[in-house]
Amino acid sequence: MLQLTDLCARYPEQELCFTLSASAGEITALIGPSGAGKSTLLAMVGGFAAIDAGQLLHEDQSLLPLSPAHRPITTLFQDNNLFWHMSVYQNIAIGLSASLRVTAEQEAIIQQVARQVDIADLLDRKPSSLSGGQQQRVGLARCLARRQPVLLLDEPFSALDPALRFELLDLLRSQTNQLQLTVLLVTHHPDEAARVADNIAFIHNGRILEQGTRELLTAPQTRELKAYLGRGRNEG
Ligand SMILES: Nc1ncnc2c1ncn2[C@@H]1O[C@H](COP(=O)(O)OP(=O)(O)OP(=O)(O)O)[C@@H](O)[C@H]1O
Repeated sequence: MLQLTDLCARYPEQELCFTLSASAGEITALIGPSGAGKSTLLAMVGGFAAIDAGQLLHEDQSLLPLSPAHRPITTLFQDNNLFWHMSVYQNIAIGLSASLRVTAEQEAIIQQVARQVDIADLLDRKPSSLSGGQQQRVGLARCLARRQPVLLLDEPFSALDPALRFELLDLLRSQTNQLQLTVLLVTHHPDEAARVADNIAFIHNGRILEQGTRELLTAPQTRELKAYLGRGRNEG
């Protein structure tokens, strides 16, 4: 279980504070308007944003004293951080070993993950020769190979067309179940949340204003979520 309790970051313009629980095997989608604080929430969990107050626990251990590299977390961004001069294989291996020297066990993990995300026949290629969807598969493979229990995703598939987005989301869903990952997924697309999320948190002005199951999208309670979803006053 990943637990944020009044986890706050104070900036001159805005204070952001979040209380949220996420379980293994679950995808929690973070939705909300631009500037609401979705990416900052991920940065606070990942250790890339200073924390001013509150608690952050994973399996009852505080993550706050740990540097990003020592947290049980891996992050995938929209621009996947692939190295263009390296092969796909090396791009996955670098998630496990900065020197690219991998153990036999790590080698087996790389091969297994490559099969799972369907890039086993691309391992010798350079990312520049791959499609956007294939590149995001490589980024996801690198994250999965690290075998960290918490996966943070910041709009990872937004640049892809809808069919590809859904294909990769379905892959994320199956890997989340199989590896019992705890996933926080930032998305600008409520339809992505509707497709894969177990829980949805609607973030507004640095706070979680509503959270719940996918029903949140069909029966929004607050004026702000209704406005975000484009529901007119007469549509409920
Ligand atoms: N390093 C920082 N310095 C100052 N303010 C910051 C910093 N990081 C975040 N903020 C504040 O947090 C707010 C939320 O930003 P954030 O990028 O998390 O929003 P977002 O919901 O991810 O937006 P978008 O959907 O556009 O990516 C910003 O508007 C800003 O006020």
